[in-house]
Amino acid sequence: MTRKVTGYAVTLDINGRIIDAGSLSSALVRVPLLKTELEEGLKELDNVSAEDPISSTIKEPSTAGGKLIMAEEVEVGHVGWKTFGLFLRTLGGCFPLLFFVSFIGLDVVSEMALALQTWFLDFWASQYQDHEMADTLHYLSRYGAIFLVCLGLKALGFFVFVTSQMTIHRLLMDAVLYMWGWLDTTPVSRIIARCTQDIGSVDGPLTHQFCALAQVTVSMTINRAAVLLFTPIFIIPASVIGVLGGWLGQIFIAAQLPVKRELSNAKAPVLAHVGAAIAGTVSVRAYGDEERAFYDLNRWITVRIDALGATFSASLLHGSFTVAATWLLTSGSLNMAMAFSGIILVWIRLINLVEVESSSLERISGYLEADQEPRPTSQGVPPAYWPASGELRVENLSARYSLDGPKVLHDVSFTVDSGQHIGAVGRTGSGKSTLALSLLRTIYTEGDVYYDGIKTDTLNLDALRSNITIIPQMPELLSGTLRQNLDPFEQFDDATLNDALRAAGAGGNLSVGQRQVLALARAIVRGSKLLILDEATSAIDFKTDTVIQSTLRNELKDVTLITIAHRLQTIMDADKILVLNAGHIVEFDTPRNLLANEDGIFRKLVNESADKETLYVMAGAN
Ligand SMILES: Nc1ncnc2c1ncn2[C@@H]1O[C@H](COP(=O)(O)OP(=O)(O)OP(=O)(O)O)[C@@H](O)[C@H]1O
Repeated sequence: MTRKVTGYAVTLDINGRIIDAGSLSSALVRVPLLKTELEEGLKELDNVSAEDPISSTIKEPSTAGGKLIMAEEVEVGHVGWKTFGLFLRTLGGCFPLLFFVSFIGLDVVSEMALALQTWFLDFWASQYQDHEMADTLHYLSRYGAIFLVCLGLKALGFFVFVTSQMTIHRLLMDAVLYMWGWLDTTPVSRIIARCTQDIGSVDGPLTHQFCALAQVTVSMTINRAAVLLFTPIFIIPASVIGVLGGWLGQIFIAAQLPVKRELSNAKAPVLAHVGAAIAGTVSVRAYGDEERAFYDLNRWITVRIDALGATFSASLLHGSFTVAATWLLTSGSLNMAMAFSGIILVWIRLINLVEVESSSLERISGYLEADQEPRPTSQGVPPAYWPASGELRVENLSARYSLDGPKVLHDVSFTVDSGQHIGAVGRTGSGKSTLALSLLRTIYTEGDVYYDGIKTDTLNLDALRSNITIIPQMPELLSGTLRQNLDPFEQFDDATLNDALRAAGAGGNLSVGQRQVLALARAIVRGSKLLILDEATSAIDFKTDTVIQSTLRNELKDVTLITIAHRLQTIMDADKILVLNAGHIVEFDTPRNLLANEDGIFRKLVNESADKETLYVMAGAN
């Protein structure tokens, strides 16, 4: 069968440098080894799709509407009081009441001092009518003193405001770290947007505008209320201006708030682009294309951000207040009316701006209300001796990835003695990794798991998870030294770390196999009683894998080891093999007994393997 080969091929030499790049067809001519590999690969693919009924029946995982990533939610209508209450509650840190009393109190006193200053000026002027030679220095020094008191009080109020500790960011970080079962459906860029752009809006514009609003409210109440008291006729223009301003404000909010909400949502993909570019730094360097990539990225972001910013700025009725104010000011004749109309419009405008910026609060409070993992409690702290052994008892364990999702594990029960080595096998999608995640309680589970005699759902999650070590297929490394990666909390000495590296077979930027070796060393250093290897040596060559497996058995004698592996040789000398099929345990016995079962799934898997004879020998069954 002939196939048309399309695409772009990059060939690396043994040092990881690019030796050839171009169309795949021309690469196949230039690099003969590639042609052989491709032909073999295509042949295997043909065989697999013809033989394996499972792979042809695998369906896309379904979530609501068949979508894995849901569109980001956008609120409609006004920002609710509940949301704004979150801002008010967190504004004063641990002492919100004290904060409001001191901030508003200082502002009230400083406004009174300002009124006193005006009165004093009037009083000073009147002295020249009564006495021809009033003592200027005397009045000037008193006037200056009142001014300084005013200034001091205003400054103190502002100081209280800016030093008040906002706790929203801490609540948000907590919520993000504890949120349950959502990382699969939430792009990281959305989380970054809430933790940077939305927190930035709350810390910056919202806080400043709220501060200005509070001050204008106090000033308007104290000064203008006095004017109204003495000249009640001003109530008429004040009411007209207030109603007109409020009406314009409603139109402004109706246009501005959705724009701000869409703008916030639209930034997440921009951040995702930045994230992708950071992740692809190695490729960018390999092509020697840093400068172009930097320029392109800058252009990409600048054009989009500018376009969004321009849309935001050009949104409707931005200048309506100014127009209204000008009209009123030109038509009015009295100074007082002018000042009064001005301050009312400023006040309404500030209320609108606070509401627009509060849309960021909405997005933050959405995360605060999401389903979260249980927080640690004093009852959940395990006794100091726990875990003394790696004994594991699982009773009717079921698991699902979301509350409304299907069960992926169904009433699984098994017991593992301390120090036993269990190999978990099964077809792709049978639930092996899900079982590992259920033991760590990172997904929704029902049923009971006892680890060294204690039911794990009675334990704090941090206690449970710090006593189980899992190495996934693609281990995460921290940026930093090898030592920091092995021992992030600096608990062990060099000798222990060296021993662990040697035991793991270890001999910047590591290959997947090298990462796995390092993660194994990290797991050995941690010394948990329960170690789960989820395809943890899949990228390590077979010879090294064999050495690692035998070292693990010798080094970790009293550690319960659950090894999930597709490569059957990795688990063939395990004490027991657990076979999963569609979320059910279908077999659980020693490899030898399982191979003796003519109709067994495990036996079928072994018989399908190319190294069938070796596997039978390893299991001691012939
Ligand atoms: N994050 C997820 N959200 C929803 N369903 C999931 C998720 N991860 C896995 N599943 C589903 O759970 C089932 C079991 O998957 P799991 O990853 O446990 O299989 P596995 O046996 O480990 O497969 P593999 O050998 O390919 O790693 C599959 O049907 C899969 O579609």
